[in-house]
Amino acid sequence: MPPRCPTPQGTLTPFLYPFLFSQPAKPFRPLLSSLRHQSTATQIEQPLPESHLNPPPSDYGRTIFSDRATVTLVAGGGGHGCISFLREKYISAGPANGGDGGSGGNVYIQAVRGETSLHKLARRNILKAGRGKNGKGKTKGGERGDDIVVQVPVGTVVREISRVDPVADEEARMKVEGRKEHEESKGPWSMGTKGPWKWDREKWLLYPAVTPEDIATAEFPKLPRGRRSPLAMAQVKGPVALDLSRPMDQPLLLAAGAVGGLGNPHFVTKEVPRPKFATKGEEAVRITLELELKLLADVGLVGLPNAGKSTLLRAMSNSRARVGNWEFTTLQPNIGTVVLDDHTGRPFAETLLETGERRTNFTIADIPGLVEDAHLDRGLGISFLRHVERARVLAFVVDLGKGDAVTALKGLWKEVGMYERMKIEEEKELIEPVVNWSPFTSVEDAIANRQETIVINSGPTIENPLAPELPSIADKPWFVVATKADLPGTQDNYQNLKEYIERVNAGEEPHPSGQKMVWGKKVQAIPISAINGHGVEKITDWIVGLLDA
Ligand SMILES: Nc1nc2c(ncn2[C@@H]2O[C@H](COP(=O)(O)OP(=O)(O)OP(=O)(O)O)[C@@H](O)[C@H]2O)c(=O)[nH]1
Ligand SMILES: [Mg+2]
Repeated sequence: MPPRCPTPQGTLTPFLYPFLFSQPAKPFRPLLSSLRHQSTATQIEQPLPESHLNPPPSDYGRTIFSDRATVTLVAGGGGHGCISFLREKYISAGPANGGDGGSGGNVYIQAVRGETSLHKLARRNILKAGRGKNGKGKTKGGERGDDIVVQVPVGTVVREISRVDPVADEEARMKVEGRKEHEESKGPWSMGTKGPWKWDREKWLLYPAVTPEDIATAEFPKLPRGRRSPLAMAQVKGPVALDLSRPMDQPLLLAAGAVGGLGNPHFVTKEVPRPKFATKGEEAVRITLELELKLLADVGLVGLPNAGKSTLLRAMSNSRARVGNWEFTTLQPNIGTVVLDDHTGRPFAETLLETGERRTNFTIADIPGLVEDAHLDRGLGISFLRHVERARVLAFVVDLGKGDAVTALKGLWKEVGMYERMKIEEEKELIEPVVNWSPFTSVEDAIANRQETIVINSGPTIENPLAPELPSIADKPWFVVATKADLPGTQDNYQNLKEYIERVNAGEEPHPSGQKMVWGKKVQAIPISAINGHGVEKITDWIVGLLDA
């Protein structure tokens, strides 16, 4: 479906530039009067009193936001097995009846819609699942430890930094020792691989009344090998690398709890009918993860500092983003939701969400302003560009009252393009080239095929991005919001911008990104006065058209 916005010639609206029209300016009438948005289109003449769009500091919402966190997740350790014997009237020394220890709690992760920031996780360095309870007498098993579900916002990327898996370490150690034993057993002085095995403080639990002499003389059975919970088969294979870009119905298992120790009935033999030992619970897996949030807003506002992005966000949504007449007012991204309603309770957007429902709203991300060379980590923009990178539509906000709008637009595209290039280079460094080589299996094969295949996977490029489902930034639908059109003397600036955009649309000028593979539809530059709420409905309508397309 084509965007619904009126044709470009209709955008030089009389309310913005009254002197361009012969008849006196009509009062502003919303273009889509049938639509009720959550925006408040105020009709205030200059000087502007305080309002939702020109707010006093008391009207600023407080944003607590963090888009990075490093957390260590520890699954629950297993409870210890129990050493116990049946005691009843007339049975003073009954058989072993110690229960097994309970298994530890599991650690899950789930991306949910309600969360918007990682600040809660950033504050907590370590999250532990509950330890399993120890086994009890009368063959009572210990209770399971409590699970934990780490809830993260949709759009979180999870990477593993380190992992300590005691069972895997134990297996590796036993493999080495087993090999040594095997080699020794082959020699002429071999003692064989049979016991007695010695007491290992780390592994065995002893009956309280056992004396050191008992330990010295006792024959322990061979230590059971490190055991894993069957659930460990279902956990995410390490190293963890997840891109949680959709809300999840079910949590995902990251680390299964360790299994509990074995109670003393497991060690009953003919020689040792009443074993006075049980095993301790296994140690749990510990994973350190780096979480990075890439907000998944539908629209990303990209603009220079003080261009009027936050005012536009306030005009379109219920956001209480901080607004001020100085640069870098916005220090943290703000997300606003624009509610779509046509007075009958039905959304007017045609798009279906991934859940199959019709779109009733869309979200806008307002990020700190970009300065020249932001991609070289100047200013604040670079760390926040990745939020815009995932937006479906980009709105370039240019201030008509400050310098040439075309130069500003080209500068913004340059920074966005440089950021993308830099990110691709970084990803390339992370991914080591993979060489797939299939050698000949036999002389006949070599004669028959005569060619070995060597494929070198050299990592992502601009044409071949890392995540193919995310289009390159220049491939996204975009448009220009020419704001502060109420300021005197801005009409020439807007006219230049409009002509430039028309030349880009006609293919007479190169795309401002400088790239060849770009979004092919017509671009529009829409003049607005966000502070007065003029033209804001047109922006909403245009965005809906782009989202529907
Ligand atoms: N005249 C006029 N002033 C505006 C308009 N929109 C915003 N302003 C003013 O421009 C200044 C900057 O607005 P902000 O919305 O804070 O700009 P920003 O782009 O979010 O700025 P940073 O967060 O610093 O990047 C404020 O003083 C606003 O009142 C407009 O349409 N017309
Ligand atoms: Mg701002």
